[in-house]
Amino acid sequence: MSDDVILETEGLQLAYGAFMAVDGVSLRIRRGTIHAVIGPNGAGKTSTFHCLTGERRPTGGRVLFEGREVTRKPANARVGLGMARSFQLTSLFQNLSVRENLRVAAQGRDGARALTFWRPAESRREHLAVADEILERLALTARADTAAGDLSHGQQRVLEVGMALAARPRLLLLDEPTSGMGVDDIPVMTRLIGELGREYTVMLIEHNMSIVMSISDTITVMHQGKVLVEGPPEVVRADARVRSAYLGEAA
Ligand SMILES: Nc1ncnc2c1ncn2[C@@H]1O[C@H](COP(=O)(O)OP(=O)(O)OP(=O)(O)O)[C@@H](O)[C@H]1O
Repeated sequence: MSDDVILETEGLQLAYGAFMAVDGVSLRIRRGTIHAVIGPNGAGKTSTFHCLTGERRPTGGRVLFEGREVTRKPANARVGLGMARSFQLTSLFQNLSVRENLRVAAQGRDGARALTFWRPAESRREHLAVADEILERLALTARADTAAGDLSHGQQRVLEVGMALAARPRLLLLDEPTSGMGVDDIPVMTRLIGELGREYTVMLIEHNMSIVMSISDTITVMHQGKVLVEGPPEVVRADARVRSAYLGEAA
């Protein structure tokens, strides 16, 4: 695999019983790009995503991160290697401040080492420094001492992304980052993902087509468990097969 490719899947498969939700998907995500996976309902996007994060074990094929096979590695081991996914809303500590949420996430990155570390005060300072850096990145510094549960829904979604950044990943995996967001919050998240794309490699699943078209370098369109089309936004937008896959869904 060339250095240019940070994540690769080869013939990825995920079967639920006899049903193939992911049916031989080969992806190549280039370093330093924003790569979106889209497709009509039931196309297999979430199933693919879960095979990348380690939440599901593929029933066939391989997943390679920076050339290293991670197909059977559990989710936490993948985070340790540098691939982090955004947290789910339910994983935020609602009663803890925004800064504390990020500090705990930064501490989690150190894993068991954080618990046995012989310089607890120093490591706590390091984790707080990471938290403060991310707060700035997210434009949430003014809300640092607010309980996470008191943030607006949109800000909570932004914090979820921040929790993944606390793991200091090289690849950021985002599962529908704008789902459930109000129209006012969507531009904030879109801008954030666009900016993160300059520092990290971002792979996302996203339903909102205007976001996908505006920020992605590469788009993979899935349909019925397979890759239907892949390319830059203008190519995908113009492809008749993509239109008919979505129209089929509408029908
Ligand atoms: N745990 C499961 N058991 C059986 N079938 C499942 C399971 N999870 C998903 N499926 C099926 O696998 C197919 C792909 O689902 P998946 O959630 O990956 O699609 P998706 O592209 O993410 O869809 P959506 O856009 O609706 O979220 C669907 O037909 C779905 O019903």
